[in-house]
Formats: sequence, C-alpha cells, structure tokens
Amino acid sequence: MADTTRTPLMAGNWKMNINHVEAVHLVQKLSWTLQDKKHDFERVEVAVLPPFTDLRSVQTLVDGDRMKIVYGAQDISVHDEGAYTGEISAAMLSKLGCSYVLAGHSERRQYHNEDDATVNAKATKALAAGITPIVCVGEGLEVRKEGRQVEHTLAQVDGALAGLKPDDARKVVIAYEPVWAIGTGEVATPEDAQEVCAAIRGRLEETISPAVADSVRILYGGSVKMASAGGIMSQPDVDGCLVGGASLKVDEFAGICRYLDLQLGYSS
Ligand SMILES: O=C(CO)COP(=O)(O)O
Repeated sequence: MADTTRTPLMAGNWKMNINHVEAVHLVQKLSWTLQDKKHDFERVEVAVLPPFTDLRSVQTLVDGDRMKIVYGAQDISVHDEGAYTGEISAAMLSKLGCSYVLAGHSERRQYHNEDDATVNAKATKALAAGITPIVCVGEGLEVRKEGRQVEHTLAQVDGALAGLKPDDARKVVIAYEPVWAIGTGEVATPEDAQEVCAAIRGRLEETISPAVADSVRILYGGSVKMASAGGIMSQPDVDGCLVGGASLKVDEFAGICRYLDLQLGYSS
C-alpha cells in the first residue's frame, strides 16, 4: 500500500464533455452517491476537472451545498493577463475556487504542441496562485516498445519541475499517464504503473530531496475503471488515479473513489 501520509486523490478529467447544466447534475449525483456510502473525503480526496465553461456552475453548487468534492481546470495560461485570446489565467481559476489544474496533459502536448518548458511555466503560474498543478507525464507506444518509458518520463518530470523551490515542488501532483493506455481500454498493469511511479519518486529524491519525494502524490491515468482501480492503488508508489472516460459515469467514478471500501468487501 502507498504511504498513508499521502492522501490518495481520485481526479476525474472530463475532457471536452459535459455542458454546465449536465455538470450540475453529475456533481450532485456524485456527491449523493458518495454521501450515501458514507465516503470519507479525508481518507480519499475526490476532484472533478470540468471544462472551463462549467466551473462557475460547479463552484456555486459545491459552495452552496458545502460539498467535500473539490474541483479544478484542465489547462491554465502561462500569462497573467492581457491580449491572449481564448486563454484563462491562474487568477481567474483561483477566483473560481479551483483547487487543481492539469498541466501538460498528453492531449495538450499532442494537439497544442506543449513542451516541458510550457508545462513548467504553467505549473509555476498555478503554484503562485495557490492552485495545485497536476503535471501529466508519460510515454507513447513507440517509446514503450523500445523499453525507454522510464527515461522518457523522467526527462518530462525534470523539465516540468525545473527551477521549482522544494517548498513548491512538494505541493505538485504528478500524473503518470502512458499515452498508449489513454482512451484505448488498454490499462497498464499495476506493475507497469508501479515501475514508472517508483522511478519518478526516486528521481524527486535524487534531484530535490527525500522529504519532497515522500510527500508528492503520484497518480496513474489511462483507462482506469472501477474494476482496475484497486489493483493499481495497491502499488506502494501510486497515490491516486487520473480518470478520463470512467469519470463521466457516476457509478463507475464513485466506485473508483471507493476502491478501499470495495477492496474490504463492503457493499457496493
Ligand atoms: O487521459 C486520461 C485522464 O487524464 C485518461 O483517460 P481514460 O481514462 O479515458 O483513458
């Protein structure tokens, strides 16, 4: 099991799905489902990452109903303000009560040419605004076939965290998402996830400090489902999951969040 001082995080990346009206229904239903099962949010943190256009509605709902679900955005600008058409700043996300923001999701890297320097700038902006960046890293199929997944992913981690003070680096969440496992139904084995997550932690220990390596949460992402979450979470260096498709289905996502209860054989 993972170090118990790191609170597991289950984060649902909705990608470009769910409008603001649907978002209110989904979050409400998720909250009811988890409350009904007496989910302990201190034990397993639950976050949703809706599209920008949903955030205000989600904020109003979460605040109004004093929900324990937290939320965040899928991207953030490297600029503070000004003539950057279409971009959303850290200050805007902070005003919306965002706890988290993704930085460098593989789909941003692939379709918007985001490189490690951009991811680093985004993580830095988020931290300065008091928002926790979830820095996404992971190899594509070619790299995996060549057996270079560890070196490839560690280079992304180095680039994304370059220049961060240890006190900031400690707050970052890293999501290992092998690109070949995203949206493909091809879930990495728990051992695959552990191999790279352990290597990431080792690198943080080497390049920053053992204390930072101990406190940083490392998530796995890529076709996670209720049925696979328990096995992945049983790995010592995996501290949560970044969930795409399954986070759009309340029962699936609630089941992922409740992996501990389900493992212990409590009622589903
Ligand atoms: O990209 C992902 C989460 O950020 C993973 O998506 P899927 O869970 O749909 O494979």
